Amino acid sequence: MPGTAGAAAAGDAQTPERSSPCSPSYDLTGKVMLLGDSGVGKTCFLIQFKDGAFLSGTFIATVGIDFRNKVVTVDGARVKLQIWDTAGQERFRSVTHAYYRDAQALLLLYDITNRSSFDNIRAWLTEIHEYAQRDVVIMLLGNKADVSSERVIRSEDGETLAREYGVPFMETSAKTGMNVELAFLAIAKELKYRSGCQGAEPSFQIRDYVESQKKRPSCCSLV
Ligand SMILES: Nc1nc2c(ncn2[C@@H]2O[C@H](COP(=O)(O)OP(=O)(O)OP(=O)(O)O)[C@@H](O)[C@H]2O)c(=O)[nH]1
Repeated sequence: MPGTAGAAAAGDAQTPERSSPCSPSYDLTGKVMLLGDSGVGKTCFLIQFKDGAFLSGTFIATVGIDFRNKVVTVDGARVKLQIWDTAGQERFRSVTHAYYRDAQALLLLYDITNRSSFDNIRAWLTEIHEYAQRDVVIMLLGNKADVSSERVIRSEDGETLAREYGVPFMETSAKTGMNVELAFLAIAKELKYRSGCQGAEPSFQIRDYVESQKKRPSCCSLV
């Protein structure tokens, strides 16, 4: 989905708000950024979450940055996620760096069929540590898990890298929707826990939550 360099483009036709925990119209708002190499599926991941649809066909690289809002309900609280879809192409990095510091959570994607997108994750994490808030929530996602015939990165390799950096990990598919909702719900739960808003679980651990939900049969709804 093409956006506009340095500006909030299509989005929801409104100016994104600064995050303010426990605001009146929502119990909580949080800013989430999608990061990763060009072509790993960030835009498709966001569209799948927002609209339940998959954009197939010609790949149109994002220009600059774009955003969408979606409200999710976790543990009885409405959490408004303001989700920023960044351009993976190198030439837009200086634009996207400016947005890192306001993000509460980062979803960092690689493509399980593309080795360089996985190899570049360390460089992405270095950038994150340079530009983002120190306590930003990070989740590593191995996308395009539906294309098993072209897999070049084993799931264990993703697990190992995530463990090294102490971040939750799962494989996802923006095409089938596998684990897409789970990724955002886990982030929403973590943001709620951190906000101290009423009703948050007293000792929520995002890595434990992701591991427990990954093991659940796909028939059963997320909790
Ligand atoms: N099979 C499959 N294809 C996917 C998946 N996610 C994305 N794609 C395809 O991968 C290509 C790139 O997807 P995008 O979502 O545009 O990638 P991006 O990361 O936003 O790319 P940039 O905007 O350049 O940063 C498109 O042709 C998509 O149809 C997935 O989970 N499975």
